[in-house]
Order: sequence, then structure tokens, then C-alpha cells
Amino acid sequence: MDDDDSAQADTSQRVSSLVRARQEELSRPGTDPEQLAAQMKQVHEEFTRLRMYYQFGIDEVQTKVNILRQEFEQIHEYSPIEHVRSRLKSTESLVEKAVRTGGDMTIPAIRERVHDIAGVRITCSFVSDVYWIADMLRRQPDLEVLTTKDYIASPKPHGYRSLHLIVQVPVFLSEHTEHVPVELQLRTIAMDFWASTEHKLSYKYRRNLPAPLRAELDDAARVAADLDARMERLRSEIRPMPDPERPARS
Ligand SMILES: Nc1nc2c(ncn2[C@@H]2O[C@H](COP(=O)(O)OP(=O)(O)OP(=O)(O)O)[C@@H](O)[C@H]2O)c(=O)[nH]1
Ligand SMILES: Nc1ncnc2c1ncn2[C@@H]1O[C@H](COP(=O)(O)OP(=O)(O)OP(=O)(O)O)[C@@H](O)[C@H]1O
Repeated sequence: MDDDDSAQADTSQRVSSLVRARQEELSRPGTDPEQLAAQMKQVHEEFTRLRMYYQFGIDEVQTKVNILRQEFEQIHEYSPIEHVRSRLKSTESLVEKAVRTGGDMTIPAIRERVHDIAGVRITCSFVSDVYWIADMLRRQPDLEVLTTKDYIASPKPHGYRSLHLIVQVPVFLSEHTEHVPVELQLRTIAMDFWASTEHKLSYKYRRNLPAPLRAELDDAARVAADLDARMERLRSEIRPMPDPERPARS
């Protein structure tokens, strides 16, 4: 078994033991089997509904980003958006994070403390485009920005850089409106390259990277930041930043 397999087996084991604990709790002497079955069905339904709402939240945000992207590509002949990727957190990863962060294992309590169940990642070529796109989204009246974490202005100690927004989007359902938080990660290609490599290494070494690898990554983070600064200087040759004081031409 290699490291990846054993990390996966470890998570699966933790999820199964959680389910077992829940089953044991429900099947204590005196528990009515019909009541037990009804409770298990209810848990399953709650999880299915939760995942559906968050997928709709992703769809809403992704539509907004795609509209901006197409407008730029078709009308302005320049798009600050290079790639868009979305993901709905897997049940396994959600349960693992819910356990890791501590607290009640009820759906409302998990929703309260895990804010990245729905995620959209936007990759740009240039740092100024990251902030430009974030401002465009911030100005949309139906998107409420709940939190902003600027790891570009203040990188994490190991070198991670990105702009994170938790935005809340309304999802209009048949009988009610669900306000769904979506984690938006905005970053440059260089930041994305670094983060995806660091993520793969952290996963392989279960977040305990050997010191030489950590040092190599720290250095790579500095090179990536330097590349972003150099590319930013070239950006003005491609397209000047719009003047926020001047209204756009229709
Ligand atoms: N590769 C990589 N990704 C990171 C790092 N730090 C944050 N991220 C990504 O950004 C997400 C949110 O990170 P934070 O803003 O630190 O969020 P948090 O709620 O304080 O902490 P998390 O428990 O990591 O979600 C993570 O789930 C990762 O996808 C990092 O050092 N390396
Ligand atoms: N906001 C996001 N948008 C798009 N992809 C994301 C987002 N957040 C994480 N991902 C990607 O989804 C994959 C699965 O991530 P997963 O949800 O298991 O963990 P994580 O969010 O990176 O970490 P953690 O569970 O510790 O918060 C990874 O490749 C990760 O880079």
C-alpha cells in the first residue's frame, strides 16, 4: 500500500467508525427498529438535500462568472479570467473536516462551521485581474460577501497566496429561498501552480512535509510571487486597467 492508499484508508476508517458509532447509539437496547430505520433514512435525506442546495449555489455563482467571462471574450477581446473550476466537497471530505473541526455532528452545526462545502476557483493571469474580478462580483447586489481573506496581501506562513471570499447567493426553490455560502478562491496561474503542487505533497505526507521539501516549497513560493510581480509590470502593455472613476462605454 503506498502513502496515498493509506491516507484514503485512514479517512474511510474514520468515516466508517463514525457511522458505526451512530448506528450503535441508535441500536441500544430499547430502540425501536422502525424508529432506527426512520432516523437513518432521515439522516440520508438531510445529507442529499444539503448537497443539492450547495450544488445549486455553485451553479448560480458559476453562471455569474461565465457571464463575465463571455462578455469579456466576445465584446472586449480580453478576458481577465483564465480558468474556472468548481467542486462540491465530497461527503467523505465533509465528514472528515466536520470531525477535525470538532462540535456537533448535526447538519445545522456542520453548516455553521464548514464554509467551503461549495467552492469555485477562478484563475487569472495577473494579480490586478484577481482584484478586478473580485470587485465585479462584490458589486452584484444579490451576492453578499460574508468574509474576505486576502492571502495575497498577507500570505500564509508557508507561502500560500490567494484571495478568498465567502459569498452568499440566494437559490430560489419551489417553496423557499435557500441562502447558500460559496467559497470563492481567486488566484493567478503562478499561485495556482504552487498551491496545487503543495496540496499534492501535503496529501502524500499527511500534512507533515519533510523539512527539505518544505524549504523547497518556501523558495518556490518566493519565485512564484516574483514572477507575478514581473508579469504585472508587463500587463499594462496588454490592457490598461479601467479607470474606476470613468463610466464604461455602453
Ligand atoms: N494548497 C494549499 N491550499 C490552501 C492552503 N491554505 C488554504 N488553502 C485552501 O484554502 C481553503 C480555505 O483555507 P482558509 O482560508 O485557511 O480557511 P479556514 O477555514 O481558515 O481553514 P480550512 O480548515 O483550511 O478551510 C482550504 O480548504 C484550501 O483549499 C495552503 O497552505 N496550501
Ligand atoms: N473553493 C474551491 N474551488 C474549487 N476547488 C477547490 C476549492 N477548495 C478546494 N478545492 C479543491 O477540491 C479538491 C478537494 O478538496 P477537499 O474539499 O477535499 O479539501 P480542501 O478544501 O482543499 O481542504 P480542507 O478539507 O482541509 O478544507 C482539492 O483538489 C482542492 O484543491
